[in-house]
Amino acid sequence: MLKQKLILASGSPRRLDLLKQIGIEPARLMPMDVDETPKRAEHPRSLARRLSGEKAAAALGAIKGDPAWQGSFILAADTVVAVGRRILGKAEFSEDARAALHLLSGRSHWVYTGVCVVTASGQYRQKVVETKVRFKRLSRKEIDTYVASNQWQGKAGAYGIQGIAGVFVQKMSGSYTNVVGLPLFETAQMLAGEGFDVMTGWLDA
Ligand SMILES: Cc1cn([C@H]2C[C@H](O)[C@@H](COP(=O)(O)OP(=O)(O)OP(=O)(O)O)O2)c(=O)[nH]c1=O
Repeated sequence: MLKQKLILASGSPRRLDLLKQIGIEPARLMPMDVDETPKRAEHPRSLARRLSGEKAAAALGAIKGDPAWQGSFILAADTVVAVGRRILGKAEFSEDARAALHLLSGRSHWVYTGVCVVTASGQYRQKVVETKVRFKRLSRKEIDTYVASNQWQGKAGAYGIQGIAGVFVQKMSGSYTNVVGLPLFETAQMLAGEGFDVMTGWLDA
């Protein structure tokens, strides 16, 4: 048995918190700056898969040749919010956030999180998890208050279910942690499938 090193290829504080919640303390955090622009007619699910893979590949490239990190696991994820096939990226300005919230109001949308694990032997494992979320109809006042809270900043779809926007959610089908940025059940399954004991951080070698 070896103590396993996990590199989290992410700068998302949510992803780190979720991992810590299940007892995984990454040995290293490597936020990877990849271009998140969707390709023409790219499905949101494909985008989440592609970007999580690109983040993991970028981290693998960055540690290549560094013996200290050889044989580490790499974990990356990407969360995409979409109304139908329309992708709602991270809002840059409050006006973008307002427009996104208008679109989400009184409707269902999908949240896709792509998870990519690179195993100690350099194999890629990928999965996309989907959650359907229905927002209640939002009043102008609710949208104004939410936009003023700035909780939309840096979040796909311009909201964070773990904050005030939790009260907008009338119904949800699927994984909650998937919406926050890392589906814990599926991530633990992927790691366990590669011999990474999620409960102890030890690797069956
Ligand atoms: C929908 C939703 C998204 N989010 C967050 C999770 C992610 O941090 C972010 C989606 O953007 P991502 O591009 O997936 O991640 P990131 O840029 O924050 O971090 P990194 O690429 O370094 O891993 O939105 C919430 O925190 N709550 C929510 O309800």
